[in-house]
Order: sequence, then C-alpha cells, then structure tokens
Amino acid sequence: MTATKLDGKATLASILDELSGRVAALTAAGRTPGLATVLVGDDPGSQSYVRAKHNDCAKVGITSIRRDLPADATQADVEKVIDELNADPACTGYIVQLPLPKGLDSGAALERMDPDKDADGLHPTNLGRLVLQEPGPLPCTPRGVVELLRRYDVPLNGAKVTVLGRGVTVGRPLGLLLTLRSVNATVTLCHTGTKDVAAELRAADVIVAAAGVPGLVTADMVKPGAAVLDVGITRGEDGLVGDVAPEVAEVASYLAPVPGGVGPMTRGMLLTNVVERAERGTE
Ligand SMILES: Nc1nc(=O)c2c([nH]1)NC[C@@H]1CN(c3ccc(C(=O)N[C@@H](CCC(=O)O)C(=O)O)cc3)C=[N+]21
Ligand SMILES: [Mg+2]
Repeated sequence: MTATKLDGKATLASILDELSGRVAALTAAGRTPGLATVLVGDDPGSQSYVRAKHNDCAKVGITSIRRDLPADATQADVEKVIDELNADPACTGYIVQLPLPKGLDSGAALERMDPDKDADGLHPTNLGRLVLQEPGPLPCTPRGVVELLRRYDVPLNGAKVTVLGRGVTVGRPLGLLLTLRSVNATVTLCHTGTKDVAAELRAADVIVAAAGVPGLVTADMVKPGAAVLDVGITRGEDGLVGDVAPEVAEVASYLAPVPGGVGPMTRGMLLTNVVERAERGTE
C-alpha cells in the first residue's frame, strides 16, 4: 500500500479561496476582519510562521496588524500591546506567537487577552468553552486535524483515534475536540507515562502524532489501512522532521506528512476563526 497524501497545502489553498468570498462580503458591509500577531524576539522559526500568516491574510483580504517586540521586551511591554489590541476595533482577533522568550510568562499573557479576540482558541476561557461544548474559537491545530480528515472523507464517528502527546496546543485540546458529540471518536491519549505506546497505536484507525520525537512512529506500530497524521515538528539539519517514519506510507491508507500536512491547516483554521468572529459581529 502507498498512502494517499492528506495534502494540507492544497487544502489550505481551497480554504483561503473559500474565505476570500466571505471576507469580500464582510468588506462590502464595512466590516473587514483584522488579524494581529504579537511576536517577541527574533527566533527565525517564529518569524517565518508569522510571515506566512500575514501572507495568508493578504491572499484573502484580511487586514493584518503586526506588533513585533524586541527579545528583551518585558512582561509589561507585552501586556501593553495586548491591552491595545483588546481595545483596537480594527483587530478582530490576534495571536501571541509562542513560545515567548525565557523569562516572560505566556500563561499570564494569554489570560490577559480578550477571549473573544483569541484567534488561537488557547485562552483558558475558550479551552473551558471547549470542555463545556459551548461555541467559541477552536484551537487551530486540533481543528486543522479534524478538518483535514473531514475533507478527505476519513470517518471519525466511532473511529478509534490514538493521539501521541498531551501538549496544551495539540494533544489535550485534540482529545476534547475528537470526543465532541458532533465528531464522536473514541480517543486514547498517550504520553510519557503510557506503558505500551506501540500497542495503543496498533489498535488505532487514526493516529495523530504530536510528541515532537523524530521518527517515533514506525511502520510496525501502524495497523494496515490506518490514517496517520504527523504533527511533530523538529527542526533538523536538513529541514523539518516529523514524528512519523517515512516507511509508514507503505502501511497507512492516508498520511498527512511534515511538511505539507497539518501545518498549513493550522494557518487555515486561524484565519477561519477570525472570519467566523467577524461574521458573528462584536455585539
Ligand atoms: N500562538 C501560537 N499559535 C500557533 O498556532 C503556533 C504558535 N503560537 N507557535 C508555533 C506553532 C507552530 N505552528 C505552525 C504553523 C504553521 C506551520 C506550517 O505552515 N508549516 C508548513 C511549512 C513550515 C516551514 O516550511 O517552515 C508545513 O508543515 O508544511 C507549522 C507550524 C503554529 N504555532
Ligand atoms: Mg494557531
């Protein structure tokens, strides 16, 4: 078997195309959405992600606002920018690019955001809304995983999904999203305390690997015909490396690779969150 690629790059292009029409309608009504990014420091990876997000905004007609702070910015500097964005009517939603430089408190920064402007869905209020199955912005990477599977007609209703990793941006919220009534998957969330990860993986119809350990998932751990989504990103000497070994493509039915899989979907869901917020209006 050679897996069908779950092509996040092509899917992002479709999503941006769909969003363009919705943004045009908002703009015609005088309500152009605006996405802001808060970037602290000069980590090249973070700079490139932020640049990509602004390029996406330009493609669909979302106004983009960049707030870049130097690496030696203080917590008070960051919080001042957050307060300004909370008050700025041109900013429909925004993100604080993570991780923040050492010494800054990202939890305190996130909590200071207006939860209704949280384009990432990572504010405690929005994570709480997800637990309670109340409407709100959904975390972008988990939403990207579910949306990518939906667009390729990979069933989740009743499926056994094994997630590797319990991080706050992917694993834990993904478990919550997959178990919503509207998705209806059965989830096993594996972490460093899991006794037999290979056995949990072999039982899965869908595997989502978000451990950040290069090559962790090998072909012998995958049930033939399973769908595998790689969300691990490690910056290696020759580019990005995922958690999934390349030979997994020989046993999986579908594979979302790194790069070109879930990463671009994360960006698509960020813009979707902003457009949805603009469509709802600000009350
Ligand atoms: N507040 C916040 N929100 C985030 O959503 C957030 C963050 N902080 N910090 C860092 C992580 C990482 N992340 C990615 C987004 C897009 C790609 C992406 O588009 N990747 C492409 C190419 C990447 C490349 O070539 O460098 C791909 O996988 O094909 C990857 C990773 C969002 N993050
Ligand atoms: Mg995001």
